Amino acid sequence: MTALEPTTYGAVPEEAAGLDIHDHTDVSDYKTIGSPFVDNPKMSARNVNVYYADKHAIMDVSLDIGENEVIAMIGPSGCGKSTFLRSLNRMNDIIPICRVDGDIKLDGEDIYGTGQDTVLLRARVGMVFQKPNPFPKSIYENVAYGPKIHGLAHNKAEMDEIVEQSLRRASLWDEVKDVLDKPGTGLSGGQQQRLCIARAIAVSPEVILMDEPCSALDPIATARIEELIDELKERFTIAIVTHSMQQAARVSQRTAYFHLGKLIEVGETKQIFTMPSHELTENYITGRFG
Ligand SMILES: Nc1ncnc2c1ncn2[C@@H]1O[C@H](COP(=O)(O)OP(=O)(O)OP(=O)(O)O)[C@@H](O)[C@H]1O
Repeated sequence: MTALEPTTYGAVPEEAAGLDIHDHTDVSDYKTIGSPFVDNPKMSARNVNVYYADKHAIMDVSLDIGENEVIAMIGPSGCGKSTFLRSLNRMNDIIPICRVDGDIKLDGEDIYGTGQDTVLLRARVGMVFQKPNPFPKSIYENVAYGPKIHGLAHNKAEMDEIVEQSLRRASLWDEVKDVLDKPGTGLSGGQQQRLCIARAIAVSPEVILMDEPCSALDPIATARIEELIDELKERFTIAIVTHSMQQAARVSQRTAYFHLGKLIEVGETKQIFTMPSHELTENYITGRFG
């Protein structure tokens, strides 16, 4: 996203708090504080560096994402949250100037290894974007699209079942069950985002990456998505980038604080928001900076 798009609460937190968003602190030698590693990693990143041409956007980040946890990634605009998130399902591959170094594993398997099928990878590690982006197709087709290309249904009845289950899990079924043939783009913003979540769920992902999924939504639609995230974590592993510290506190079990491309601190969400160990984390969550 661009650096200064509004958040859920209508303001960019760094700006609203009067922070210097053009911070030039040299963090290159900083070591991550806290617990980047867990006993049951679903994904594990080790010494990940990401470059856009000469720009070093992610610096030597190591972080586990635990099975069935919700991990929030927070930090000032431009600190690399989205870049790191996109490296977890190789979405950065589609940016020609982007290069990713280091190891990223899903269930112990190198996702950047030779022979990895990125289409299959992105089905296993799905993504929900900041702006709801339904296809210009019917609600049914939006959800059925992924299962169709991955051959997950053998007949119409099986596809109907996948579509219904996905829409139910995305907490949208009751609102759309009678208008499945209507365009997905005709739904409200919050409904469209739940449709995009249903679309991600339909291919039975193991991990769902969410890049500021509520920033284009009003507070009521945001609350629905947050409730949904809480339900989804029973079944899926979720990594969410958010500009809203309230949202991170509400939905996640662990929080990772990024600053200028470095993972500065990671730990239990409660600890990060009540007793951060690093000065930079404290300055960010208290609205001060540098
Ligand atoms: N496609 C790109 N080409 C060149 N540089 C990029 C690209 N995408 C991101 N960057 C740069 O990489 C750095 C990290 O950007 P990124 O979008 O990952 O940060 P972010 O923390 O997600 O920011 P925001 O909260 O504003 O979305 C920034 O300096 C940004 O300008």
